[in-house]
Amino acid sequence: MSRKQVDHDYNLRSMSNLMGERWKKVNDGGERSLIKAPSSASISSQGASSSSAAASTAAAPASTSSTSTGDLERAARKQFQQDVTPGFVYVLAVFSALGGFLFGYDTGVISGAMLLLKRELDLSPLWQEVLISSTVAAAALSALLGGFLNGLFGRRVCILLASFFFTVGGIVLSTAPGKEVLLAGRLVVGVGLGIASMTVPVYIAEASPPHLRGQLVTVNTLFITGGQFTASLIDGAFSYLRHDGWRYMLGLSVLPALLQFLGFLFLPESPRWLIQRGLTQKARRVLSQIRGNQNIDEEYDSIKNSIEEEEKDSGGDGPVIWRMLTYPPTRRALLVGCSLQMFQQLSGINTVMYYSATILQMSGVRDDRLAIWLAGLTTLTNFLFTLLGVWLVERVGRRKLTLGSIIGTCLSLSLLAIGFLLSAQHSPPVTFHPLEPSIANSTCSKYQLCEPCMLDPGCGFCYRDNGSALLTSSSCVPVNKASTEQAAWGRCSNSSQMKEHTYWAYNYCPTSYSWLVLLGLVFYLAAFAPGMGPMPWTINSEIYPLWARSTGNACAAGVNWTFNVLVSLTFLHLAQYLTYYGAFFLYSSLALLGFIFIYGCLPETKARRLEEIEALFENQLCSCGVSDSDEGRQVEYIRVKGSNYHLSDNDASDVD
Ligand SMILES: O[C@H]1[C@H](O)[C@@H](O)[C@H](O)[C@@H](O)[C@H]1O
Repeated sequence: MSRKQVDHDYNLRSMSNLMGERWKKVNDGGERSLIKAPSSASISSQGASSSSAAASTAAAPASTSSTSTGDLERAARKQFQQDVTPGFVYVLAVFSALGGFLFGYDTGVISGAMLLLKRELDLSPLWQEVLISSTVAAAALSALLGGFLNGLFGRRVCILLASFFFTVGGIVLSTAPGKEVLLAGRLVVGVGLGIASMTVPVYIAEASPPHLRGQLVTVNTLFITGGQFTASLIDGAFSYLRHDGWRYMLGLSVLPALLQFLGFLFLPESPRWLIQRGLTQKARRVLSQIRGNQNIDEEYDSIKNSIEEEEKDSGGDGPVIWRMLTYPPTRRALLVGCSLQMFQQLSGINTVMYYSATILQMSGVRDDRLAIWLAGLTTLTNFLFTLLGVWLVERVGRRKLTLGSIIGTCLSLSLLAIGFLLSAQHSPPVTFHPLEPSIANSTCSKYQLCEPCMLDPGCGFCYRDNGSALLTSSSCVPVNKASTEQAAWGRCSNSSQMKEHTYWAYNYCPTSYSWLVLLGLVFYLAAFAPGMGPMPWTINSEIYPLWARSTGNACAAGVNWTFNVLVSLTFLHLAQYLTYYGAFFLYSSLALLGFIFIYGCLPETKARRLEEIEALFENQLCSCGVSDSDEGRQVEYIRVKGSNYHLSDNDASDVD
């Protein structure tokens, strides 16, 4: 078994068995070993931070003089803090996470750009849909291709390639003379997105020390949501520039893309990939560069041994995906990884984000521009709660965070659904039936309530509101095919010249239950963003053995993008057939299904070495719910004889 083998290469120290504090001094070349069990305080606050880990060395036994102990403690703590987290790993994580930023920016900016584009280029609804979904579809395909490229050329080349695509795509988009070139630009950006989305988490996970891995990979999702927030600000700012504003919106992504490209010309390849390719000297050099001044022998040997073991275990020849599917631990890991990504998208995040402007309009925000700015608040909330996830991931672990998040998501989706249900039940009636012009022959006039009227994509609700109650003259009229912002004819047909207190509602109904929907939206983001947003990416970056890592992440990212496009494309149809509350109840049930799956099938990977994690999938799938006790395992790294040592609670044999 690879894990057992690897454990020989590390000095595993028991934490639970070590009741007292131990202090070991080895006069071996003048270097010291500091070994002790962490105090309960350090366990609870550990959060894998280097400072708390160092603090666990803080108490010396009575036999040691307090002065020398204090000096040693201080020296150990200082060295520990420097050694455990060399700054270079942060530089590397931030430059990689620019890929996440571009992911968020390029997927987020298009909605604002589209408002201007459709007017300027006279885009039909079909073209609008094609321009929006082409990027996501291209990302789904290129994420799968990215697995192959990653294995062949390495993580660094793939990130360079992705930022190259982002740069070229951004230039093409900002200079596009027409919709065909725009489509080409969106496809190029999509290819970059797919490759970046699967490579960046893998690269960060492979370069990070285990106690920081979760946090640093989660930073990538923080950058995704940061990109989405920035995009909404840029959309808001440039929406005032009616002519060519979209060129700036789409083109600005070139800056972070170039920055990442230039940065990665100087950043190193993943040491794990180098070792796998037999480039051992280079791997050593890179590993010691990333680990600062630490001795990397132990870690290097551990990775090397486990790669050899994994290769033996992995069940022979054939394409990687075949080997993954025929080898039970990787098959289970793949199922868990892909399902997590699927449930992330089935929880409706992108629908909620996309729909937030409408939700805000339901709440009485009728000014388009204001709605755009307020939608920025949604992306900001998503960003801020992802930050909470970065803070929590090493404290509560992946499993609890994901479980808590998905159950909150499920409840808030129900709240949203109830809000929509009450709005539908108290839907304002159609009280005014204007005479249709002779050329028009619409079905809109048959609706008696706002609810069925707004669910019909061809109709909208034109009403008068004096601010306190709906006035009587509310009608259901056809929408203008060229712009959903106005009716085809009648009082609401000229958005700029509409009479005071006359409003056009497309896609929503004015309701007094909007506060409930708004509450559901905020609750949803607060629940989703810290866990279900980042954890699928973080967990996927760590659950596969090295030989299967790029393929596993490629499949999972492909599943994410595929469900992203499926959920976004089907939402309006779903709303038409099931109504809004039906659609949100459906998402809520899917989230509940996700909770059951995660409860049963997701093991805790916190603080385990990547090489150890394969063993978590050796048991039959979906037995995790019964082995929750395993979650309490704490792992701590202490510098001993200039090396990394691994403290674990299940091996006390080599303490002295
Ligand atoms: O993890 C991210 C994040 O939660 C984003 O907000 C969302 O738009 C993406 O689809 C998702 O993959």
